[in-house]
This record gives sequence, structure tokens and C-alpha cells, in this order.
Amino acid sequence: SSKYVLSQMHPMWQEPLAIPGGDRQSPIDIVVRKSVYDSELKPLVTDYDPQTCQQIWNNGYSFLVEYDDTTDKSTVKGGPLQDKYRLCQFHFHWGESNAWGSEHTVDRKLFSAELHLVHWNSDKYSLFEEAVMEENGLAVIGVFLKVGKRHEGLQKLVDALPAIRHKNSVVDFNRFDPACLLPSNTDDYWTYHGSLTTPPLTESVTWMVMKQHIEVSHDQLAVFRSLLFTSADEEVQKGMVNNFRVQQSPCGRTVRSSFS
Ligand SMILES: NS(=O)(=O)c1ccc(NC(=O)NCCCCO)cc1
Ligand SMILES: [Zn+2]
Repeated sequence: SSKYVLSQMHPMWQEPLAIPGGDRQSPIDIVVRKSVYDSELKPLVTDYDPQTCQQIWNNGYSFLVEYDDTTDKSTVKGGPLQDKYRLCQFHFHWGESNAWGSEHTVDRKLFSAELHLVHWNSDKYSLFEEAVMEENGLAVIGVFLKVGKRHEGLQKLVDALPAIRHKNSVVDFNRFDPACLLPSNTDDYWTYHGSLTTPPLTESVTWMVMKQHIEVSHDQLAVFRSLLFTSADEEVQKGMVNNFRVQQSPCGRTVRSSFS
């Protein structure tokens, strides 16, 4: 693979010098006064079945909660989307301190962490692997996390993390309703066309970043930081922190808002 250079803000992985034709990369800073209100944008419609929750695992970048995406049981539609998209996983990005950790920013404001709910277009494709290569293949809901009061719904997930401290560890994880992680208001969001923020960085994502953040406690976020990037057999263990990508150029893209 091409030589990578270590990027600033010491996130854990190295950035490729350039993605061939990469003019819609993520994450970006959302400049509120440059966003354009679009009255055609509908409310997001999520319909998640907690029974489709299968496992939680440490993939060496983040921890993923994976859902059975062989049927349309957990989906998102509406918003900027023309089709129905199936939930396949959700994960987070966070910092080593509460002062930073999110991938997107709002007028340069950093949040302590960011939740990504990853969906693929099941009206047009039959597998994630197919959809990930297509312009309208993926839809990711981004939710900012702020340190404050304890998030009751998150605790079940936090309690499972010690069992997946190392890279490639996985445990069963059932009946988790990802809707509990959404803010009360999902009608207000920003949307733009971007990419995955980790390799393969493919430009197939319709991003929907929620305006309203959720709150988690300092102690809950501290458990995220107890995870490791490294597998059990590696002699040097590295704490899983700063697993966010540096911000990318907007390249003239317009961010639309669903609210005025
Ligand atoms: N951070 S992000 O942009 O939301 C993101 C989402 C998915 C992925 N890749 C992914 O889910 N690959 C796993 C494919 C397994 C299909 O079941 C990478 C980055
Ligand atoms: Zn992500």
C-alpha cells in the first residue's frame, strides 16, 4: 500500500497522501453560516429492531455493534434519502481527553466523541460490500457525544467492553435498541455527500449529522478509553484513543440543513 504520513492531531492511523480523485472526503467542519436550508429535506425515519443485534467486537480501530442485515428489519429512510437503507453496524470515535474526539465539528467546535450508525442501500444492492463502492450506497447517521449526565441506555454497551479489550475480540450482544442512542430531536440535521472516514475511505456516504448531541458520563467515556488497539499477543499494548480522522477539504461541497 502507498506510504502514509502521520497526520497531525495524533489520531492513531496514518493518512494516505491522496485518494485518487478524492474530492468528497470525510469528516469535515460544518460551517453553520455556509450551510443551506433545504425545505425539501424530510424528517429521518428510523425503524430499528433490537432483536437484530448480534455481537460487539473490537476491530482495532473502534468497537462495532453489529446487526443482522440479511433482511430489512432495521432501517433508515426519509431525510435526504431516496431509498431505504439497512443498519449493519454502529461504532464510535473518541479522544484521549474530553476536549476532543469527534470527527465532524460544528464551526470548529470539537465534541468528546461521535457515534456513527452505518446503513447500506438495500433497495439497490444486496450486500454492504457492493453498496460501499457506489455513490448512493451508504448512509451514516452521526451523533455528537458530550460529557455530562450518565446515559442509561449506553451502560449495557459499556458493561460489555471489558470483554473485548483487545483487537479481534468479540462477544455476543443481543437486544440492544440503537434508537436509545439517538437524540430526542432527529428532525434537525446537516447532510452532505462524503466518504468513509477509515480505509477504504470510499466516497459512497450520504452523511446525516444530528444537530442535537447526546450526553454520556465521564466514567462511561473512560471505559471506551480502556480498550486497546492491539491484539492480546502483541508485546506493546496501545490504548484505543484518538481514533478519529483529521478533517478534509470541503472541495466546494454545500452542506444542507433540514432546519432554518
Ligand atoms: N467511520 S465511518 O465512515 O462511519 C465507517 C463506516 C464503515 C466502515 N467500514 C465497514 O463497515 N466495513 C465493514 C464491512 C463489513 C460488512 O458487513 C468504515 C468507516
Ligand atoms: Zn465512524
